[in-house]
Amino acid sequence: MSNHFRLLVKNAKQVVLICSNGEKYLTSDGMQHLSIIENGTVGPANTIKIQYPEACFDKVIDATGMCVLPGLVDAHTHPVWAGDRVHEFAMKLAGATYMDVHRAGGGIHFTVEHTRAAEASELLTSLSRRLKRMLRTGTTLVECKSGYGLELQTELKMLEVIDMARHTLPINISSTYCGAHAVPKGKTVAEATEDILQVQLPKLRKCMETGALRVDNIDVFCEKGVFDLTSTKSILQAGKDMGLNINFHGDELHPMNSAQLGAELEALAISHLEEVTDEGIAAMANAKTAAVLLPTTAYILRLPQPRAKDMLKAGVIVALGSDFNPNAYCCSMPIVMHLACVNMHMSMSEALAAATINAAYALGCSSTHGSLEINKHGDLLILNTSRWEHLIYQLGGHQELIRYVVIKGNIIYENDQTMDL
Ligand SMILES: N=CN[C@@H](CCC(=O)O)C(=O)O
Ligand SMILES: [Zn+2]
Repeated sequence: MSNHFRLLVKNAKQVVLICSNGEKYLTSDGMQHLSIIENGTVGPANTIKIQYPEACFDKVIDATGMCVLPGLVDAHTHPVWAGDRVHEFAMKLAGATYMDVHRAGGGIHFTVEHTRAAEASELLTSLSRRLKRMLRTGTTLVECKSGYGLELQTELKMLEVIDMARHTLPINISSTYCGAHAVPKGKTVAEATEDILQVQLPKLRKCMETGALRVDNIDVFCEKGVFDLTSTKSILQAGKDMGLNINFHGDELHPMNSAQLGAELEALAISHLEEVTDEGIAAMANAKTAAVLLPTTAYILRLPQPRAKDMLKAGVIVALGSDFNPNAYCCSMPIVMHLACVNMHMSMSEALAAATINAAYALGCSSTHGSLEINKHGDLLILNTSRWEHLIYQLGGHQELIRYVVIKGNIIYENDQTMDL
């Protein structure tokens, strides 16, 4: 065994492992009792000293008085786009609903127009800035969707930009094709579905086969007035046949039986679920389909909150995402966890499990990410505070609390402005 390691973090007040038996996800009670080592060195300090007396490390962090956590996982974002929608925020504050804005040609359509017109280089610059911002808030693995092209050329441009970011930035990325994010102007649902099945997916398959593109998941916005259940099913099934994980938007504004459909298709995850039914919850628990809950959406759009407690009680694998997009401009998983606790009544332990191991499960990555366990990536956060709960409790306080962000044992972000107030 090699004696040379990248990083030693020693003397931490708390090391939050999340789990320690190779669990792929946590449910119900498991989310209440996270695995935590007090006074540790990613393993109790004395044990490590005895086990590795000769080891040498490129870098040693003395974490006295600090907490170590796995890097956060953001299971749902739309970070590639041009043209912000601050004007629509004002409309919504004045009473317009999400669908009012969408039907009036704004919302996703506004972003599609600007994203189609943007150069790939411009999209990469703004994406990189957003991903770096996420990193500074503790996210080390993030799902990134296409979906502001709605035609082959722009969807590919977005996926290529995501791939470029994957190769140039340290943050881990799970990439999602979301060509069915809206029905493009001038097309019917049937025409849009046909274009995806006959034009976009076959080209995507070729790009994936030649290694020109890596795509991990397929997504559809299954919603009244967007993609109905039948078209959603055919698109998701076609994606699954190409080897993509199913991970889609469902039951957000209307009960669509998306949860039941996802369970039937063995989807890895379904996002939103503000309008999920009891039958949908039971089907997801049974199929081990993760529920990716997005507290920022319900907060900004003043929607009913997703029924996190009912899902947890039923044994659903509950995960969290920021839903970063021009409608919900939030990059911060600590803020997302805070909203999940206050608005969705989750405990802090449940929120942290949902933003680590379960979010990693929703992306098919929980054997490498989402907990501090042997043989995982070594993505972690070090907080300048003696109890990990401060990351959730101090609303918007993560800038002051996160001292280091580490990916694969390399320090990616170091913040000497931290203070434990
Ligand atoms: N609901 C659909 N998609 C996004 C919003 C995208 C947008 O408005 O640009 C969501 O997850 O909230
Ligand atoms: Zn979304």
